[in-house]
Amino acid sequence: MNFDTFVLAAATASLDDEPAAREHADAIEFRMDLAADPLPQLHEYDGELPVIATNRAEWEGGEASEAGRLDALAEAAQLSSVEAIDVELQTLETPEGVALAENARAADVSIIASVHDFDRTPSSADLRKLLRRATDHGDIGKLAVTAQKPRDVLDLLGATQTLSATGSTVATMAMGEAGRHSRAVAPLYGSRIGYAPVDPADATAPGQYDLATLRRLVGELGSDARSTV
Ligand SMILES: O=C1C[C@@](O)(C(=O)O)C[C@@H](O)[C@@H]1O
Repeated sequence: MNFDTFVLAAATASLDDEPAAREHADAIEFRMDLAADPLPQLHEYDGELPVIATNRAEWEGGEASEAGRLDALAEAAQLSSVEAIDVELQTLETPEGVALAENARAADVSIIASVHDFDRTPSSADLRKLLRRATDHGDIGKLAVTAQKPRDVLDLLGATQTLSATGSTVATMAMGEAGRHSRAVAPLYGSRIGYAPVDPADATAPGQYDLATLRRLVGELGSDARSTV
């Protein structure tokens, strides 16, 4: 998967959502850690949208325990429908994470190196450092933080703009109510992935818009490749 232009991912625990996501999404983010029978679902998948496979660790806000977590992601990366895998930066800084990324890349699968902070927004300097570390390990570096106040969103957008202006490929979003609007505007500052559930009841993070709404907002603001075609 290439992140030269903005990718809107429909985040879901069920690949049965794919037909409903097709109209608005560019990809499906399959949250293996939230899914029942994730590998059988992936093997049976015959949808049109490419899949980003995520198997989020418990220690990074997901539900996957460590046993078999990376093996499942490695198996997912061998499937032709899977075009990217999402791996926590902390994992990518271990030998197991390095091996997983190497094998995935050999199968032409992109690496999203991700960092989450479910409590707060780090300082501007730390946001930039985290994004740089993530882009060192991934084809795209992703940073999802929690905004408690408007200033937090400005800091995140500033880091996004700084990194993307120097040629780094990044994706950023501020979680929580105060950060919600960041999901619509971050693409204007260079963020290349947005996440949204098909149905708002199935949100995979605090403050997400539903898919149709995020597609419309990003399109209306003009940072969406789809709005120019
Ligand atoms: O890392 C992310 C970003 C996210 O947490 C969000 O805030 O939209 C949603 C997750 O499903 C995805 O893996």
